[in-house]
Amino acid sequence: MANLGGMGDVLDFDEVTIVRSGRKLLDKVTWGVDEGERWIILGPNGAGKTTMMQIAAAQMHPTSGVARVLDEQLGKVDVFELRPRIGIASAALASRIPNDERVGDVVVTASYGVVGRWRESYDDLDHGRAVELLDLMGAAHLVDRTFGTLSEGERKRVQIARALMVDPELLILDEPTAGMDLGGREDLVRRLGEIAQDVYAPAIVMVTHHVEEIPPGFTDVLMLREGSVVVAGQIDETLTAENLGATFGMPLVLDRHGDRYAARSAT
Ligand SMILES: Nc1ncnc2c1ncn2[C@@H]1O[C@H](COP(=O)(O)OP(=O)(O)OP(=O)(O)O)[C@@H](O)[C@H]1O
Repeated sequence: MANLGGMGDVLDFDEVTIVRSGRKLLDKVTWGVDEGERWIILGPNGAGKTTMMQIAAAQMHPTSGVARVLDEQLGKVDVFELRPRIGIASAALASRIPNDERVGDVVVTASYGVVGRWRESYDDLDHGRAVELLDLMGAAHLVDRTFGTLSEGERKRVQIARALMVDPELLILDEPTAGMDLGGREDLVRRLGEIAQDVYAPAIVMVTHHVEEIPPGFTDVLMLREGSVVVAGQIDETLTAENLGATFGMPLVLDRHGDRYAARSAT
């Protein structure tokens, strides 16, 4: 059920802790995402970013604390009903796509898990939509290729088209620009910026290591270090050299050029 006139919380983490092999991968993470927000998750290798996204995608339950996803509490909801409402692009999911699958089918099959859709003309409509989404990501020319023949950057674009195929209420992008050359990265950052600035787009959470990859139109940032939130809030106030330095454990200089950022060591 859509939440009409309610709080509209997309994600609501209350002291979420994940313990594996006696280690706290996440330690009392408290965080909220509302409709219309576009979040960046920044943090060094091993900080727990992907673990956070697995909870947000209803793929993992907290060891302790409460996680609500699209107004449903994990542990009390059928995750098989919840997952189709979430679009996710991640390296873990990409590795499960068969190499010999046609790109158009990679995108279209995302919708097969969605129940309750109008079945008539289902195939034609969905194939048309898949091509539109590939075009939105600059990958329409790849529609008849097999996934295994694509470059790293091309695979990322196809995965994002696939994540959008279910018309999700939450879009999760885990390092979407990793492995891309400069031109490819800039093109994808621009396209993600266009999605971020579309008022009809879902709430978005994007994980990255680099402030250079923050697309225009993103509203908020959460910085994570060793499983704990360093700081979270609106980008304009929160994305500072000081907060970045505390997150990455070194003095940093942060430059802003319009709606793009760049960081480097201060020493
Ligand atoms: N099942 C597990 N048992 C023990 N440790 C684990 C397990 N799964 C993940 N980890 C560890 O948890 C930490 C957080 O992992 P996670 O993948 O969430 O980090 P990340 O911030 O996404 O890192 P990266 O930027 O390198 O992708 C890492 O140190 C990882 O080795």
